[in-house]
Order: sequence, then C-alpha cells, then structure tokens
Amino acid sequence: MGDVAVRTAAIIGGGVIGGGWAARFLLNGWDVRVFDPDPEAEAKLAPVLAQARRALPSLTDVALPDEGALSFHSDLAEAVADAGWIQESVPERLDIKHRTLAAVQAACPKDAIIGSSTSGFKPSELQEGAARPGQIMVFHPFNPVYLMPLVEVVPSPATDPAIIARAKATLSALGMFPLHVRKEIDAHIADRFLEAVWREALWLVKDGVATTEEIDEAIRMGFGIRWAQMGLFDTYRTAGGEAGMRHFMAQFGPALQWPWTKLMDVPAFTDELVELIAGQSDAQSGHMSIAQMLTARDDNLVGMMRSLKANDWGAGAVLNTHEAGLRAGTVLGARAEDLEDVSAPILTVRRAVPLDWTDYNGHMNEARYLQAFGDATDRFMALIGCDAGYIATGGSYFTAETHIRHLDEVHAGTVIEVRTQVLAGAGKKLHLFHEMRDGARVLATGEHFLLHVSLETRRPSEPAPEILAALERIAAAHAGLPVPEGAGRAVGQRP
Ligand SMILES: NC(=O)C1=CN([C@@H]2O[C@H](COP(=O)(O)OP(=O)(O)OC[C@H]3O[C@@H](n4cnc5c(N)ncnc54)[C@H](O)[C@@H]3O)[C@@H](O)[C@H]2O)C=CC1
Ligand SMILES: C[N+](C)(C)CC(=O)CC(=O)[O-]
Repeated sequence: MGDVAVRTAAIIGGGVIGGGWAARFLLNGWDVRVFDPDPEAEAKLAPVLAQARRALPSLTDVALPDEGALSFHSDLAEAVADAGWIQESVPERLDIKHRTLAAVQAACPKDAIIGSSTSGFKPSELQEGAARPGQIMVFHPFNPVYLMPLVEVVPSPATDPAIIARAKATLSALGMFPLHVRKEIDAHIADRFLEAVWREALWLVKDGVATTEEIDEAIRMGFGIRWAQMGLFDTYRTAGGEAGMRHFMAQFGPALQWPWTKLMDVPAFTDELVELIAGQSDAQSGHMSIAQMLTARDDNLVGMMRSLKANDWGAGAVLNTHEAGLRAGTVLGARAEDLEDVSAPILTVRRAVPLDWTDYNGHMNEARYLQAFGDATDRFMALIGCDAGYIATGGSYFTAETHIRHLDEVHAGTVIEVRTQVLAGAGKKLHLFHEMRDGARVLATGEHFLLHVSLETRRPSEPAPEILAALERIAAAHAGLPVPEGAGRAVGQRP
C-alpha cells in the first residue's frame, strides 16, 4: 500500500456500469485502471469509450480537461495499489461483492474512497466482514454513467463522515449530482421507484392491457418528459392549480383506496412472461441494433440536458456548475485585472463542437459560427467586467454589425478555440475581431462592432469607468498588433 494517487480511479468490473464509470473519470482527466477477469474486458470497454467521447464533450460550453491514461490490469492488487478512488461494479451478487471488497481492502490505501455501484444492497450488507467497514459505501450511478448526473451516495452508520464529504466533492467535480441517501434501505431511493414502475408495467403486459410499445409511448409522450424537468412532486404541485399540492391531494388522495395499482402483488416470473415481454420488445425495436439505440439515446439525452442547461434548471444546472469548475483558474474564468499580460489576442472560447451543432451537410452549421463568436463576445464582455452583475445595473453592449468568414469546415467533437483581438475600444465603441481555430487550421473569423447602451433608454451610453478602464487597457495593448488578415473585408471581395 503506497501513497494515494488522488486522481487515479480503479474500476473493478468493467461491464456496462464499470465501463461508464471508466469513461466518466477518464474524460474528466483522471487516470483509470481497470480490473476485470473477462479476457474480452478491453474489447468491451472500447465501444463504451467511443460513445462517451462522442457524447460527453457536447454537454458543456467549455472543453473538458485532457483525458487521463487508461490501463488494464490482470492483478486486482496492482490496479488498486495507490488509487484514490475504487469503484466496484461486479455482478449484483453479495458473495462476489464481499470477495471483491476484501481483495480491494487488502491492497488499497487506507484512505482511498471505496464505492460500490450496487443497485440494491445496503452499505451495511457490503461492510459485513470487511477489514475497514468505514471505508466502504454505495455510489449508485445511472446508465449511461458518463452522461447521467445522478449518483446515489449511500453511507451506513459505520461509514466515515469525512469520506462522505470528500466523495461528494469529487463526484460534483466530475459533473455528477451526488444525492445523499440519509437512511440506507434496499434498492436506495431511485431503484425503489424504478422497481415499482417496472412491476406495474409487467402486470400491464401480462394481463394483456398494453404492449411494451404502448407502455413506452405512455412514458415518452407524457409523464417521462415532465419528470425529466420537474420530478414527481413539483409536477403534481403544478397540477393542483393555484392551491397547489393541497388541492391535488384533495382531488386524487381518495384514489389510494381505489384499484389504481397492482403493486401489492407481483406477477410470477415465469418463462412465459419473459417470452411475452421479450417478444413484444423485439417487435417494437428489433429493427434497430443496440448500437443504433445507444447512439439515439445519447443524442437525445445530450439534447434534453442542454435545453435544461439553457434554463439553468435541474440536470442543466448541474452542468452549469460543472462548467464553472472547468473555467475556474483558467483565462476563461478570469477578470482582466487578473491577467498580467494582455498583449496577445485573448482566449475567449475553448469547447468541443456539440453533436447538435452539425447539419445536413455533416459539419458545423453556419449559424453556430455566429453562436461561438457571440459566446466569445459575451466572454470578452465578462472579462472587462460587463457581467451579469453589471448588466443588472442597466448597462450592456449591443452588437451593431457582424461580418463572418467561413474558411473551413469543422465536425462534432472537435475542440475549437476562439481568440479575440480588440481593434478599437474607446468610449461607447467596441470593435472586436475573433479568430476560430482547431489547432493549426483557421476555421473562421468574426468581426463585430458593438455599442455600449443603457438598458433603460435602449440608446448608446458611456460604460462605467471601471469597464472603460479595463477595455482601454486591452485596447492599448492590442494597438501594436498587426491588423488581422480579413479585418474590414467586404462581402464578396477578392482575396
Ligand atoms: N446495468 C445497469 O443498468 C446498472 C447496474 N448497476 C450495478 O452495477 C453493477 C454491475 O452491473 P453491470 O455493469 O450492469 O454488469 P455487467 O454484467 O455488465 O458487468 C459486470 C462485470 O464484472 C466483471 N466481473 C465478474 N466478476 C468479477 C470479479 N470478481 N472481479 C472483477 N470483475 C468481475 C464481469 O466480467 C463484467 O464485465 C451491479 O452491482 C449492478 O447492480 C448500477 C446501476 C445501473
Ligand atoms: C435495473 N437497475 C436496477 C439495474 C437499474 C439501476 O440500478 C439504475 C439505472 O440506471 O436504471
């Protein structure tokens, strides 16, 4: 047992869930060591990583850190030796989990965090017979782990509180939402819920009331969309009208006595039931490969979460917090006064091209070039102090003129950078030149003329002195730079 490598995760069991954890850690810059006795483990992980690399960078408007190093180990002790985080994702069998956790604790650092992905076992069950019970807890994730924010953090009374706090902070830094389950129960919170819905659905199919497809339509055309943004209780609160939950309960409370559920009973799990469900599922979706379904799933999840991000709501608010963490300590989160040297064009955007920015031509749509340049302008404004706080006081910039040159195509997943040069910045006037690159290639340039305005009169106005001072400092520093190629160019002009 050596020193702890804080940003090294050991993934024990690299199946559906272990693979998702591996991708989540790796794409957030952690080194990842995988132990799985299956000789196909490496081959199984490859498509999961490919899916994650395609989808996860699309979620945020700031690029993720560089990927960590991935290694596969045939010896569990070697994989966990100095790991700071150990995530057990072996099959849902208590005897296998006990054996695995014992082997982990025999070789891992005493202050490493050990989590189990178990869907249903209580942490106190996992801790039975453990060398250091306080080190073990449950981190129950949701599939696909690289995209879904929720992870149920379930300690037992024996779990060390210091580990809980450290674990929650780490999960947040990975862009996840750690939900602290205060009282351990079988199947935690979310799987209680999923199990109830699952059992009800089995009854509906078994009794011939609905097919698997009809049940899925009932979810995805209706309450599934509502739940994704507001959950259960807030949804029902809004359904109660102005009187909210009290009216809702007065109206639907009596249904508790009516035969509205079959949850007091479970259908017999027979071969016949399995055939009925699996046959209907084949008829419903057998025309798609699982890989096609996973791609559709990821695209839909990314699109939904990005919509929620725009509203800073629910899972989208978690993304915004993650993004603020990615900006912190970099030029993308700095104020002008924090930057000693502003003499070169300033990095204002560093992001991956998200999946939903590409169009029928298979490359980034023209409108997204303006979006990226608009984001660069917003970032420049924040840099000189024209941020949300300043705008709330009634001052801002409006764009009066824009000229974009589309110089090269770019595809989803590519990391693009925008650097911004101030061509003029004095009084009310702000003249910016943005250059977008993906490393060596210049992809586009954007030239923008803005005026500072009063949001009250909607007319041009002088910026606050501190904004002007920050702007003039950068403008003076950029005055000595060559005029960028393409600046002031008219549309259609020959090169
Ligand atoms: N599949 C799901 O939707 C979810 C599963 N979970 C939980 O995650 C855990 C893993 O489930 P899945 O990934 O779905 O299973 P899986 O069957 O896809 O993967 C299990 C992996 O563990 C490996 N394995 C078997 N014995 C091992 C051992 N002694 N040491 C190391 N690796 C071993 C297998 O080779 C396999 O790759 C379970 O506890 C499950 O309840 C949690 C959330 C969702
Ligand atoms: C079905 N399941 C119990 C394995 C589901 C989970 O544990 C969470 C999920 O991702 O649905």
